[in-house]
Amino acid sequence: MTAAAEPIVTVRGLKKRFGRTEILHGLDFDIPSGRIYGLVGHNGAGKTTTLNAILGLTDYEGEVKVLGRDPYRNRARLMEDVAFISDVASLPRFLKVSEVLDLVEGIHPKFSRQRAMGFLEGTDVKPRAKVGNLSKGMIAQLHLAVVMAIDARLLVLDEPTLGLDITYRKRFYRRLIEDYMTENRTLLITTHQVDEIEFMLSDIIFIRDGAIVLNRPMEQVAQTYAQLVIADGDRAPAARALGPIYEETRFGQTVMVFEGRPRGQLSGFGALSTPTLSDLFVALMERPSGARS
Ligand SMILES: Nc1ncnc2c1ncn2[C@@H]1O[C@H](COP(=O)(O)OP(=O)(O)OP(=O)(O)O)[C@@H](O)[C@H]1O
Repeated sequence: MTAAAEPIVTVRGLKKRFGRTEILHGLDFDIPSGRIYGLVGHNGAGKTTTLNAILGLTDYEGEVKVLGRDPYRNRARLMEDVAFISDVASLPRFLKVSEVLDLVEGIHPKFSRQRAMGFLEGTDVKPRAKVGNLSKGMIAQLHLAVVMAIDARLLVLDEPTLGLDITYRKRFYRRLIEDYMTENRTLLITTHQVDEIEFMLSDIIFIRDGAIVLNRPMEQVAQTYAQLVIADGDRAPAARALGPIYEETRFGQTVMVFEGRPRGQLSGFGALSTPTLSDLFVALMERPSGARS
């Protein structure tokens, strides 16, 4: 493997305990450069703990490498190449916007004030405004502008749009894709609003109770999983005999999700499509544990 092809993040056997409780049970995954990974799971599944391990904010068992370094031991050095927004992160409320930019300029060698100002142009976030007087959506915009103005190789976003309305959320993600992502940058993002980020993901990881239940490029998701909507109830038993991994009734129709079943075998029963990530999430989360892909 050449140095250029090395993953940005490598995780092997990642375990985390809080006291006697094991929260992460040995995660393995890689994140190659230029990809946009979504990390999705229920409340308490272990997403933030995983991100914290990658960011060097918590100790752990197993091996984590970010840009070839152990994040816990090399956090300060790593932060030159890694940026993050987390749901608990907040900007100092007593500072003016321009003073926030001064602060970041003073501490981050790869921050471009000019770029940050460019991102804020056309928004309601004015340099003289106090952070404490901005709305939640405006603070998120400021936060995003600051982070996007850091020339980082890896950007980690933990529920970045929490509490924002739909317009701000959409704008947030559009900006990220249009103004930030290049093949030299890599994005790892968690959110519960998975359908809102589906369009931009290259890869998806589902985590359930501290274990990975799905880790696939998005194009493989479309190849592997199919959703069948059966309007004619008489056809359901024959379709059921093909072994759906999930079934529910929606508005009087039977909805089934299949894994690895050629679409040619299913098309005669009803309408076929690729499940949305939220439908797939429900299907895989309800599956008995042990039956993992
Ligand atoms: N500092 C801590 N001490 C003890 N337990 C913790 C600590 N931090 C997290 N946990 C526990 O670890 C588990 C995973 O938490 P984590 O925050 O990683 O989940 P999450 O998937 O990010 O959830 P959410 O979607 O609700 O943010 C939870 O059961 C949580 O209670």
